Amino acid sequence: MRDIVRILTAARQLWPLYLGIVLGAVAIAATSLLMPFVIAAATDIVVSMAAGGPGTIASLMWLAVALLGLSLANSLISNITGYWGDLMATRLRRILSVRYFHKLLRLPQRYFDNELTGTLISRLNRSITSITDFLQMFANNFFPMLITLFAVLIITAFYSPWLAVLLIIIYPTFVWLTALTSKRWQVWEHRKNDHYDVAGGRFAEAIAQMRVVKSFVTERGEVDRFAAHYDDAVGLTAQQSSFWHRMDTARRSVLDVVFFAIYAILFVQTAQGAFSIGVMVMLIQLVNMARQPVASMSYLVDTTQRALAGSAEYFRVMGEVDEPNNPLEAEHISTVDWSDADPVINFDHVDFGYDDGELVLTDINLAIDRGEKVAFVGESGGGKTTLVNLIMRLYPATSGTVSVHGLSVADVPVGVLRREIGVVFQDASLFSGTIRENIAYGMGEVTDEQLTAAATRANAMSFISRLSKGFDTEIGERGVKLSGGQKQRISVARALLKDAPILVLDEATSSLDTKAERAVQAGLDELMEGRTTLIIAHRLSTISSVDRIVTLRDGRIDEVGSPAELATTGGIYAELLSLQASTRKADKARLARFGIVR
Ligand SMILES: Nc1ncnc2c1ncn2[C@@H]1O[C@H](COP(=O)(O)OP(=O)(O)OP(=O)(O)O)[C@@H](O)[C@H]1O
Repeated sequence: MRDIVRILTAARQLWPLYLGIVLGAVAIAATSLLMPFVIAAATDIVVSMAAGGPGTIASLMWLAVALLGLSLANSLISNITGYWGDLMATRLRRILSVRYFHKLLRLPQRYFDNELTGTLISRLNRSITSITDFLQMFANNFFPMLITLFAVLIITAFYSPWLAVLLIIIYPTFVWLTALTSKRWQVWEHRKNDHYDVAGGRFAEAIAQMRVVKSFVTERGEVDRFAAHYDDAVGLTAQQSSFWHRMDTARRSVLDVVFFAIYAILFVQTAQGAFSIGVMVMLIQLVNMARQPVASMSYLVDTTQRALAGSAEYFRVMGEVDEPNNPLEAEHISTVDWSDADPVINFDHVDFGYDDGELVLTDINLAIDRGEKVAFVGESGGGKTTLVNLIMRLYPATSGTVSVHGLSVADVPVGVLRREIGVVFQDASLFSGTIRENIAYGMGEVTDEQLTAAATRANAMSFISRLSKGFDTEIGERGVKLSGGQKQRISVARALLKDAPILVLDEATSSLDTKAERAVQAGLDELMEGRTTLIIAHRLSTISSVDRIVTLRDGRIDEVGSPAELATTGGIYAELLSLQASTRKADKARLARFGIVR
């Protein structure tokens, strides 16, 4: 329950709605409670008139009008409160969803390595839906019922303390019995949710990689795997629900016995003259009003349990540790005291391993000066990408220091650091939307002149100008409507517009044919002009003109030198050069191990 209170306090700006709903609930309860009194008065008049006693039709009509007035007021207030309840729930949904997204954007890359996108989405939806459903139910039904119940107890106690005692005993007993069953219910619920999360995660992955699914003809496997999770959830639900409903039948039977005693007391005491018929009718109505919440208790407990499970999940994500100095937290810091001196990038005795596991990089020492173009060559999985990840501080070094412009990357807000670095990823990594939006991604307002200039320099203008909608062409999810080379040129234009002094190229041309490669390479040459550039090499031809090549072996720097120097040392680069011309299968395989294409 603490988590629900935390959620309500977290969304404390909604207090006018909370207050309105509480006041509405009091008014709904008051109008409901007055009705049995009016009916009691009318019953007594009718009974009296039937026996030839005092009473007039006019007074009965006035009581009927009073009932009409109370009903109309009740409907009106219920609907106004219902409207506030809906408003509260959607505004709460907005607050919780935005905070969740805000939180995810603040988390380190590490977190996302261990979670599936679909799982994150499924968890967000479930936890927030369960919380808002609960509060909506609480506002619209449960809260007015709670107030009614409380008033019924007081009124009943006034007429018959025994009835009130019985009513008072029922509720805590019922809630206690329900809570006992709820523990086991929760265990099943968590197991079910795990299945939904895994299924949701895979669902999103399969949809995002539909081409792979289609090309490997794995549709049947994917749908079967998806269905299997839902089958498991159905199996778990069968056990969970059967247990719950067996317990509920037992609980309700106990309740029926208690209500049997209540009705018996009422009938007998009325017959013995303790109450008038009117009061008996009133008390029956009040007792029935008190019974209603118990009847819907299963639903209430069910919704509450889901909300508790949902809010626990929500706060588990909210409790994850943020990436230090992340852009959303350190937005106010837009610049730091960068040094103009060389080196621009420096690795000083850097070790790094993912997940506290084996070191991927060991004792890396490397200084890169302004304007230098440095290519990294090494076996696939040898740590080239990891090296540039450390510069962008996507991961913290295990030991040693990585510095950019003279400052340790650990001390610079990551947003400021990453603005200094332009990246062209191996897969172009575009978003759905227009070409314009993609080139201007992260740049705010961009004029057509700036767009055209960037696209022209990236060698992308030739194909953009042929499109009927030009920059406003929609490119589909991750740019599926463009060719590989076109996507790369858009991503080069995006990096050009960002105009960062340091550039990382996860050699983008590796998957392209020669013509497309040439088109992209022309853009890349423009992009590299005047920038300190790190190239994760996949083609020997493109790195023959760099200033230095760094080769990696077993997570350590093996050699550093100009292409001409390394061509003669007999090291990795020299070996790869010699293999390049070979047509032997073994040599081709060796090149592939280094991620080199020809
Ligand atoms: N996010 C991660 N979590 C755990 N291990 C990782 C992660 N990313 C990479 N690794 C591991 O770190 C090692 C280095 O990977 P890295 O991606 O840096 O290699 P690379 O040289 O860039 O390879 P390639 O040329 O094939 O892209 C590999 O053994 C890889 O399995």
